Amino acid sequence: MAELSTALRIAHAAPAFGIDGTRQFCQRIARLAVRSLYAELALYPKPGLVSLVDNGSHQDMTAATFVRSLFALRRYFLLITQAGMADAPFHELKRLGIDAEARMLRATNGINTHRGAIFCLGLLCAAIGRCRADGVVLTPSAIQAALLRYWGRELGAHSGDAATPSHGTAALLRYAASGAREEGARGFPSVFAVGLPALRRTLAAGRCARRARIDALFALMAHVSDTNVYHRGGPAGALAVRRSARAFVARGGTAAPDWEARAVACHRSFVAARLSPGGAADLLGAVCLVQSACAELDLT
Ligand SMILES: CC(C)(COP(=O)(O)OP(=O)(O)OC[C@H]1O[C@@H](n2cnc3c(N)ncnc32)[C@H](O)[C@@H]1O)[C@@H](O)C(=O)NCCC(=O)NCCS
Ligand SMILES: Nc1ncnc2c1ncn2[C@@H]1O[C@H](COP(=O)(O)OP(=O)(O)OP(=O)(O)O)[C@@H](O)[C@H]1O
Repeated sequence: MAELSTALRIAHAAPAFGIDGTRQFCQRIARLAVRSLYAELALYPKPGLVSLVDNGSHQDMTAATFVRSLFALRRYFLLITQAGMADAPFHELKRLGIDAEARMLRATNGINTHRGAIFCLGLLCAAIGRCRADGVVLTPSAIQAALLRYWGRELGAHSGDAATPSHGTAALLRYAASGAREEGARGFPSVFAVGLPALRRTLAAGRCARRARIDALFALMAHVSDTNVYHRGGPAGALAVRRSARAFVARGGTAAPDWEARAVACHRSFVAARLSPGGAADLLGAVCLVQSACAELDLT
């Protein structure tokens, strides 16, 4: 019933495309979201993070846990793109996010693999759906503007709601580490002003997608206030992550001839310290989504 009313709202919101065209569009965005998260998982070397090569600093999850979680999230990305297209109010997006978290936890036996990604990529899918309904050419700034225009006020209130106990809210209260909620409230500036430009600089210099993702990840690690890092390593861990990432970037990132050895050394040192920049990893997934959606989709 809820799905029928969403379908009718979509037909009303994007009449030029018809129900079939809009469903195809939303399916395509959902596929890009899953692919982007898989690209993040498959990337190596990623300091302290789970990849297809090893589990990094994590004992309770493997790449297989992430893949199971990704399968469980396919429908969520479709539904939230459709909801965005239909100009759904924030509480509807939130309900979809909460349901998706529950599905993720069922698929992983209670392990948190994609909480940040459900939030960040979900909202970006909704904003991309909104751009489509408005007939706006899909660019990074159009996506960010749609997110803030349609759901910015509620996102601001969401960031102020530290009542739900979580590692993120504990890091906020203890260390004033801002984390995912603040990122969302500001329209994910780390995605649009840090990760995406780093990815594009490397691609423009003629280097491959793998290197571009590594450069984007290190740029994000150097910049974000990552509550995963605060939770595991406190302020000293957060400083260590930022310093290592800045040193990698300062030597030219993947333009340096020894970049891979440096990234592997960084990975080993993070594993020894049990550090894991999960927030930066989530944001890298978001960067990949924005890049692929803007590059592959023609809204005309
Ligand atoms: C806002 C969320 C991410 C909760 O964040 P909170 O900081 O309270 O919790 P928690 O520590 O459990 O999760 C943080 C997640 O964000 C990621 N993260 C950490 N730091 C950052 C950062 N700086 N930027 C982006 N993501 C980050 C982590 O990898 C982790 O997955 C979200 O899970 C949430 O609100 N869930 C309830 C459902 C909902 O309201 N959804 C909103 C619409 S989709
Ligand atoms: N490749 C990845 N490897 C590890 N974490 C990742 C990866 N990609 C994204 N993440 C993010 O990192 C978070 C997992 O971190 P972590 O296990 O430290 O969190 P936690 O479950 O909140 O805490 P803990 O396991 O320490 O009790 C996930 O929510 C996910 O959003």
